[in-house]
Amino acid sequence: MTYAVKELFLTLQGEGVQAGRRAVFVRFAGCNLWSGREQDRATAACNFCDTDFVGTDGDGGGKFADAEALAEAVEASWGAGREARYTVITGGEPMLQLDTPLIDALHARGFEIGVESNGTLEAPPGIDWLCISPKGVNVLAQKSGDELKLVWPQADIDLDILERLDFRHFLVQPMDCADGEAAKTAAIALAMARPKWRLTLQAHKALGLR
Ligand SMILES: C[S@@+](CC[C@H](N)C(=O)[O-])C[C@H]1O[C@@H](n2cnc3c(N)ncnc32)[C@H](O)[C@@H]1O
Ligand SMILES: Nc1nc2[nH]cc(C(=O)O)c2c(=O)[nH]1
Ligand code: SF4
Ligand SMILES: [Mg+2]
Repeated sequence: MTYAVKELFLTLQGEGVQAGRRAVFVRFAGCNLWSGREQDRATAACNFCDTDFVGTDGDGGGKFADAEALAEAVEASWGAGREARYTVITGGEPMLQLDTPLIDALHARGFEIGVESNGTLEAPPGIDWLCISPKGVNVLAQKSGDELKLVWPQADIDLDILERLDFRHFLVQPMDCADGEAAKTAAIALAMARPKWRLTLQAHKALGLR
């Protein structure tokens, strides 16, 4: 199939347990919880998104004819070395496009694959590091993974239910929003009240990375 990619870039993973790791980010276009248009934000199923995922016009973005073409672009962005190759597939919502041919093509080039998803769509097999980030009332179809990363504060979240899901790590990430200081305070309070949760910060934003 063809893949619509907003942008593709080399950076350090800024969030979660893999923070600090060199990674090629593939940001797929489109999301099932928001159109990406500001005029729809207030009524969207996810309304705090910090990302432009509309279209294919970003750096390194475009329409890729097949899995080989996209994996080739990921490899070109990484460069020659084969050590610790890592790619993070995000979006938008990556589960709308990520499929077995792409996973296989990336693995064939020696990449470990991380994925950032809202969890409303089931993940295909073969992902090496799966991060699920729940969004309010939207029902989770994917209830297991490596890390559950909760942006906080958020309405309509039941922490007791989330804590029973099958994840190795439970992370709380302050919401980047108008009152960011209040969000940090709330996230710290959650981690202090519930030791199962660890605070994670968006390091790339603090460091001026993409
Ligand atoms: C832009 S989303 C794309 C992947 C997927 N759609 C998702 O929501 O998980 C990437 C990550 O950024 C987080 N995120 C989005 N908006 C944020 C914000 N305003 N503050 C903090 N994290 C945010 C998401 O929860 C997710 O973990
Ligand atoms: N450096 C960096 N790390 C990230 N981790 C998750 C991101 C995302 O937007 O999915 C992201 C991002 O956009 N940049
Ligand atoms: S689900 Fe992810 S990509 Fe979609 S609007 Fe929410 S944060 Fe943004
Ligand atoms: Mg981001």
